[in-house]
Amino acid sequence: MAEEGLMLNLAVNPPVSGTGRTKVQKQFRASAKWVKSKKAAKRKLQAGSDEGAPAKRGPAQARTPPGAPKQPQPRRAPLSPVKGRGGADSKRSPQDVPEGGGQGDRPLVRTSSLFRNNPDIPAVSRPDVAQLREKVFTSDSFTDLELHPHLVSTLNNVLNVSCVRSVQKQTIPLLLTGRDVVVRSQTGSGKTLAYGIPLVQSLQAVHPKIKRSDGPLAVLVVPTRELAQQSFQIIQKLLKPFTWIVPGVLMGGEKRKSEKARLRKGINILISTPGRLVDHIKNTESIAFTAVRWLILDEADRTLDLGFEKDLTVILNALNAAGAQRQNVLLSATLTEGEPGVSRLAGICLKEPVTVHASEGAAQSEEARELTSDPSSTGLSESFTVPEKLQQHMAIVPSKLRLVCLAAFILGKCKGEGAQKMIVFLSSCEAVEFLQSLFSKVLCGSAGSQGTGAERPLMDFMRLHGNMEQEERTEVFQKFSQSKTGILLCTDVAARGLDLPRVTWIVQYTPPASPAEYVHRVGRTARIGARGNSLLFLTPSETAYLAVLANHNISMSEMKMEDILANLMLDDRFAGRGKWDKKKGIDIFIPRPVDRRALVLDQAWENRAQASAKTEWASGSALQSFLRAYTTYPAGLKHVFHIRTLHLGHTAKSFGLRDAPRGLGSGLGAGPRDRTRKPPRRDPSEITPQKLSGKERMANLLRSEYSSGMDTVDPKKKTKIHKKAGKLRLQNQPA
Ligand SMILES: Nc1ncnc2c1ncn2[C@@H]1O[C@H](COP(=O)(O)OP(=O)(O)OP(=O)(O)O)[C@@H](O)[C@H]1O
Repeated sequence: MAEEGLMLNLAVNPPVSGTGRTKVQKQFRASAKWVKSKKAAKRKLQAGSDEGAPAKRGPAQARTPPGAPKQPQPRRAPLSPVKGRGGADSKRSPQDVPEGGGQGDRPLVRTSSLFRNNPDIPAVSRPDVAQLREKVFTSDSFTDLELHPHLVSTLNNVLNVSCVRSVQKQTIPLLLTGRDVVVRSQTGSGKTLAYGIPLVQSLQAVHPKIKRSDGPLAVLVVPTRELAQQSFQIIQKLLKPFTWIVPGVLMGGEKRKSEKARLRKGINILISTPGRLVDHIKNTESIAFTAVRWLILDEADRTLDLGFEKDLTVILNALNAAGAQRQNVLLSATLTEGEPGVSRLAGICLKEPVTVHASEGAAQSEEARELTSDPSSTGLSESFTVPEKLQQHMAIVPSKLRLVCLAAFILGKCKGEGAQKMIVFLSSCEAVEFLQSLFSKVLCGSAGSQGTGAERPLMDFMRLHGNMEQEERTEVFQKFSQSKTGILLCTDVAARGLDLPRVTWIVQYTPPASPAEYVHRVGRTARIGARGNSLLFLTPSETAYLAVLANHNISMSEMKMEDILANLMLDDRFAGRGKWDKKKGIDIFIPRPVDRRALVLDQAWENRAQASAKTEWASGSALQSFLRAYTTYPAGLKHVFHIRTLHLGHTAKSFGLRDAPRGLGSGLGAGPRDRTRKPPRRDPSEITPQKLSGKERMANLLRSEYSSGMDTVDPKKKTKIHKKAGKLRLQNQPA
């Protein structure tokens, strides 16, 4: 790529006719007081008249007669990115530029360094990894399992399932014998019914019949509100013929008072998020666990994770104090023996557990394994299984180009391949808010678009994260779940357990904090034998993550950045207009049309970010929360994701900011090219509420994402916007 092509002059000003140029020059030559005329030209330029428009630096201008007063040079784009804010057009609204590149608008000359000074993209070869496979289907019928006939007909007619899945075939008989079971099988393989069917079968058989006033006989703990709702709906369906058994859900965001009332009336199968259950254990007198016979921890490794471990201890203590004999079930696609929480819990609360591990080639093969020697040993390997029909991809993209690449990818899929149902994972609530607003405005051209309806692809950007009001969260979850198309931008709140039908693509714009989370995120597609695709974005300095994933038997093919960017050619709204060389038929500054389109989009981000104080704050806040989340990668991944390897300026660009806001970088460490500098004086903890370790910061982040919703402080009030002298200040605000 020619360097001049990289030095963009995004000339979207209308072409100046020959006569116009001559007129301008004559005007200047005729004037003895050229300074005056310079001012006049400037005024005209600002007024946007053709006459006063900046002429191209043509030969006529270069040939200034000797002795003549120096002619005013037309306004020209500087060759380096404009530092700071407040250019002539910096406050233009986002719709002024992107669609159609702003042709016909007042003159606009911009520069961009999008393609300059990026790190080289390393060549990576696909690791030679034997992907584990898991048998999902069987031809067995539910009638073979000696279930209540009404339960079988409910499965067939209400849930529309007739054949038993492999994990169900192994788990249901074990649970019906009263054993404690640890279940690990791949995402979307049917684990919910694997515990739901034996639970309902055993409770409907209790004599005398269960009454509401008996209180909870089963407690099901799941990590997120959406999963709690989903599990509740499935249990509710299974209970259709057994109306005397009452299920109930407790989760953050609901009214505590009404939950208390429901608890008082009686709930027999209690489904809850850990935080909310703990709140009720502490504050609701009517909650009693004396009758509990089942404890089910779905997504057990997450429930045992940092943010929830204390909550789970409170729950276990409350259940143990009640003293009832209990059957315990742990389930997840990524339970491993290496997970400290899992083996601790297995040691404390499981009695002679049996492990169901469905991976072919895994140590336990397909058969359930009885664990007699060491009760804390679950025999679960570190190798993960992903669905067979999942096509996994990764793209190595330098920080500066990430945002434009994500947009190009989405445009390519939605415009080039038709309707898509896509989930994009991001690392913070603020980033979700920022991208949803930016993409809805710029890519959908929802306001002031110059594109025709036909040009606009069908794209509906939705958002889901832990800082949203519960009502809206539920609405979005249901809308996305039922829709055939749409793009859900979300945090890891949607990574686990959610059964969202027909998802075609999973995009991990920010890499997950562990290989296990990778498995759960990609597991939102290719469920129960369907096809699906995933794309993981990495920067050149993060490619070591591929080896980490390979250690867990995960490998993927590369999608080249150029191929992703090429998708921009599908959308003429971002064609822009450069400085055209008629003879050569090329743009003299940006020979490659795709680069010009990337730059038009990049410009649109910047304009959007600078459109108002609110959008500027939103971009800065998204950047800040991204950086904060970056510091929370666990110690074992610091060689891949370390805040010091991030180039702040480049990262800022991926949030539509021309420069990193002041005060942001000093505490975060220098970029790779700044290593020669002295270490920063300020402590990294300056960007966090207190001096916290990475582990604690991660716990905070998780807690905020999965909060019980019973916090006394209004989450909106937690976010204070301090704007002083136009500078962004760091906030003590949870991600
Ligand atoms: N026997 C069955 N026959 C047909 N479909 C089934 C059967 N069992 C479950 N399913 C369907 O498979 C899908 C995935 O099931 P489920 O959500 O329980 O998976 P999971 O293993 O819990 O996944 P994750 O690990 O992501 O939580 C659901 O839509 C469910 O209705």
